[in-house]
Amino acid sequence: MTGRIVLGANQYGKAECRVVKVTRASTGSTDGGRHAIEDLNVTTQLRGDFEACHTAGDNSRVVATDTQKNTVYAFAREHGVGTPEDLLLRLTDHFVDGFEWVTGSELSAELFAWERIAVDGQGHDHSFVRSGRETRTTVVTRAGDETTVVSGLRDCTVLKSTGSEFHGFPRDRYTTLQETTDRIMATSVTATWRYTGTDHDYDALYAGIRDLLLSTFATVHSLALQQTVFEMGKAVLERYDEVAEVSLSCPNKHHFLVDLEPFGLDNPGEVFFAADRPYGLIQATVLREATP
Ligand SMILES: O=c1[nH]c(=O)c2[nH]c(=O)[nH]c2[nH]1
Repeated sequence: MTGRIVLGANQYGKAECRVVKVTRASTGSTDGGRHAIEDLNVTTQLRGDFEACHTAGDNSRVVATDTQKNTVYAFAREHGVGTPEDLLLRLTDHFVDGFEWVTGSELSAELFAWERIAVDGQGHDHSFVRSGRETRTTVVTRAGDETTVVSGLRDCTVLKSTGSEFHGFPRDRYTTLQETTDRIMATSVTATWRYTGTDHDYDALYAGIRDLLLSTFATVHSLALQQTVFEMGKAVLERYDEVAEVSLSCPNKHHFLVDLEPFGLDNPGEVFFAADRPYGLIQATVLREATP
C-alpha cells in the first residue's frame, strides 16, 4: 500500500462539564433568601483547522479544553444559564466567531431538574430534591453559516396498564409469542427534535412538546409500539411549526404475566414479571414529506 496518510475528520473539547448555578435573591453565603438552582452537564467540541497540532504537535491554534471548560463556567456567572439552548448558542458564537480557525462546533447539554423540598406544605427556600423525571437534552451544531438546534429528552419512563394490543404478526416455526388484546405497554422514551431556526422560547417549547409526547402515549389505543411512536412524533409536528423532524427511540419494556397456577392461584392480568432484557427496540424518525 502506498499513498500519503492524512488527518480525517476531527473535533475536540471538554466533555461533561457539570455546572451547578445558584441564583441568590441577595448576595452572601448564608443570606437566608430564596435561591434557584440550575444543573447542567455541558460538552464542547470544536471543529476547524487543527492539522498542525495533530501532525506536528503545534498547539498554536489549540484552544485548550481547560479554557473551554473555564469559558462554560465563566459564562454561567457572566451571562447566567437560562435555557440550555440559549447558553449553547452564546457559547457557539464565542468559540466560532472568536477564533478564526475554529470553523464549526458541536456543543451539547443535559439538564437535570430539581424541585424544592416541601416543608409544611411550602417549597423550601434553599433545599432541593432531584426530580426523578426525564433528562432534558440539547445539541447545538454550527457548520459554516448554519446553526442547528436539536433538543430532546431521555430516560422518560412511562407505562400504561391497558390500552395496548399486539396481534396479527406472522407466525413461523420459531414463533412462540401469544397474540394479545390487552397488555402492559412500558417504555423509556428518548426523543430528539430538530428546530427550524434558532430564535425560540425553548423552555415553553420543551414543556409543550414533553406534555404532548406523554399525552399521546396515554391516549393512543396502541396496536403496536411502532404505531404509538409514530403517533407521538406526528402529534408534535402537527402542533409545532417550529419543529422540522422528530426522532424517537423506545425500548419495549416487556411485562410478562406470571403463571400462578402451580400455587393454585389465578392471575387475571394482575401480577407481571418486568423483564429487563432482552427488550424490543423501536426507533423511528417522523417528518413532513417536504422536509429536506
Ligand atoms: O409493539 C410491539 N412491536 C413489536 O414489533 C413486537 N415484537 C414483539 O415480540 N412484541 C412486540 N410489540
